Amino acid sequence: MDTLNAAVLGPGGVGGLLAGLLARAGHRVTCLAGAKTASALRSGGITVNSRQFGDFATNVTGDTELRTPVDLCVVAVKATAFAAALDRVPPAALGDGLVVPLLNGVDHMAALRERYRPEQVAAGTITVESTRVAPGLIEHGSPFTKISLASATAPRERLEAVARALADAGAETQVLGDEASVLWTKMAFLAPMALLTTRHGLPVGGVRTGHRDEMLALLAETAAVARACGARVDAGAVAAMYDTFPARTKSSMLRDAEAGRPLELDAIGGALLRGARAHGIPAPVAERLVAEIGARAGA
Ligand SMILES: NC(=O)C1=CN([C@@H]2O[C@H](COP(=O)(O)OP(=O)(O)OC[C@H]3O[C@@H](n4cnc5c(N)ncnc54)[C@H](OP(=O)(O)O)[C@@H]3O)[C@@H](O)[C@H]2O)C=CC1
Ligand SMILES: CC(C)(CO)C(=O)C(=O)O
Repeated sequence: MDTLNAAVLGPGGVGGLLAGLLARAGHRVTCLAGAKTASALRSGGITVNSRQFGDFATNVTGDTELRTPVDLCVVAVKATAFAAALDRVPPAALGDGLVVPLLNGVDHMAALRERYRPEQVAAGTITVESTRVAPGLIEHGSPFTKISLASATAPRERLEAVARALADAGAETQVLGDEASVLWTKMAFLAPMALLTTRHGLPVGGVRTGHRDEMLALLAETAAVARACGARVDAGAVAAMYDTFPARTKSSMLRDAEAGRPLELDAIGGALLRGARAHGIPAPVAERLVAEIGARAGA
């Protein structure tokens, strides 16, 4: 396996875990973040405490901006910071690097293809629970790390090379043929988990036992929207996925709500409702939850 020159924009729960895994596997990793985080990573590297991989520490480079071309640029900022964060990756500095966003939601794809050449942009999703405790300190709580990649515009062999590197580093990675399916399959189970855990202030275990009827009704809506948007999902399979998460798993939206940070409500719930409206699919449970969470968050 060739050594990759990789950048990770947003070395938080997701980005920090991947930066740590790639660096541990011998790849050169530059983490792009604000000045304080970049400096902490330059001096202290990344420490990962992981239920799946054990505990390990790695050295990475930290910077506030990409300055030289890379093979791969993982984008792992929150949707709420996405537009500002992209300033740290000027198209000219990126060179021919493949851009792989792992944000939840779907709307970021168009923005990436406007800023970078479409043939260097892929869609990606990650299923994992990982939290940034402090700059460079990552708590990885799920016993799995699963990535799916697809691209309507980038050559498949580039995605396969990146998938091999990620898989060798420890993240189970698959390349699929259909970008809409990758993004909307994740949306089908993520949106209910994010909306229900945040609305009820409960981890996934509390939602799947205490709010099961509401969960199943919402899953039926999101699966219908996801299917209309191009994913091949069924609500029963998505419900079964919920049981694979440890009961104490919190969605990243719930963690943001608990910490008083801005929510990815528009990128997740908003995108879901836009998809429902575009295809004429009723989504009353999703409508209500988005409104209730928005009212609480003052959105
Ligand atoms: N956490 C999880 O388990 C999962 C998250 N996701 C999705 O992944 C994406 C990332 O989430 P997550 O890792 O939880 O987010 P975090 O909040 O943990 O990390 C975000 C990172 O982005 C950095 N950042 C913020 N603003 C900027 C900026 N302007 N320029 C550069 N870096 C910036 C932060 O740096 P700083 O240290 O400076 O604040 C932080 O390191 C989201 O879309 C989320 O929905 C998907 C699956 C699971
Ligand atoms: C639900 C989960 C943990 C699954 O990956 C997620 O994507 C998130 O909370 O952002």
